[in-house]
Amino acid sequence: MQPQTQAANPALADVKNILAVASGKGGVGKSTVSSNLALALKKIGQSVGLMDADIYGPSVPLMMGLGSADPQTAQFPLEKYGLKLMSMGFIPDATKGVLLRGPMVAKYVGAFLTQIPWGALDTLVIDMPPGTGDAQLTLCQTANVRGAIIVTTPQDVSLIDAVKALNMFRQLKVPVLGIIENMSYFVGDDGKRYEIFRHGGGKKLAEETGVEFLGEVPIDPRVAECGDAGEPLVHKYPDSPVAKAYLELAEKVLKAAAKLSETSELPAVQL
Ligand SMILES: Nc1ncnc2c1ncn2[C@@H]1O[C@H](COP(=O)(O)OP(=O)(O)OP(=O)(O)O)[C@@H](O)[C@H]1O
Repeated sequence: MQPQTQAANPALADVKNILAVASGKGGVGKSTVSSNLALALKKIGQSVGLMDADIYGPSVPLMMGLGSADPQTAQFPLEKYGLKLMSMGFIPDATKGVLLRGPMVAKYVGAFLTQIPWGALDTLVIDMPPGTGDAQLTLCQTANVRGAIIVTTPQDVSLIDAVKALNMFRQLKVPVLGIIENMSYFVGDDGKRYEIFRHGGGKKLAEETGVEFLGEVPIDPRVAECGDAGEPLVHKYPDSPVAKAYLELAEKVLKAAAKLSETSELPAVQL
């Protein structure tokens, strides 16, 4: 299958930038980063959509405080906090107790990209499923992804999988805009910085792989609290240090996207 141009796909014809947020490893905060980054981009003036491509384990409905919608009456994409949103979790009973084969997952991802009227958007953030498989391939073949953002935590176990994700995008000729290190450190009540999961892994990985280090997001219990309560931290606590970190990330991501780094030309890396 040849990659479609956005113009050839009416659903994405007016979407300027598609950014894929990926991790390789599950549980590093990819969906949290996708949601808060989308809100931070909105805060700095962009019109933004967020597509949850995690068909098996959609997180966006919980994080955005939305349940399933009646497909007969609902207008997809749904809207909340000024974002356009689509997720498998909005479709009633779609994944409950169902074993989905790879081609079905790819079919849903393809449908989200070609049948959901996204309208005019500056940026569509795609929360990629963990791993490197069918869904990721379909996504990069169906949409012109402007760039990928890799989320990692500082530990080796996460960094190794981040390299796999990075290599996958390079093989698919999708430029990697940069690496975000999530859960980098924790600031205690004593004001001291505690590096719970080691120090500087994301930055070192960025240096070794020749991609930009976009920044770090600290651990803050309110991140998880807000995610579970359906109101992401950037919306609920806009003046918090974590929200400020996301605003800086959003600016950097836009600059990197505008610069269109040449990283897709680099060879795959071995670590
Ligand atoms: N910076 C942070 N500080 C505190 N908690 C965080 C932070 N980032 C993420 N979390 C929490 O970590 C958990 C995992 O995050 P999330 O679901 O976003 O990960 P994920 O990589 O998308 O996982 P999966 O791929 O399995 O869906 C969530 O409970 C989330 O609230």
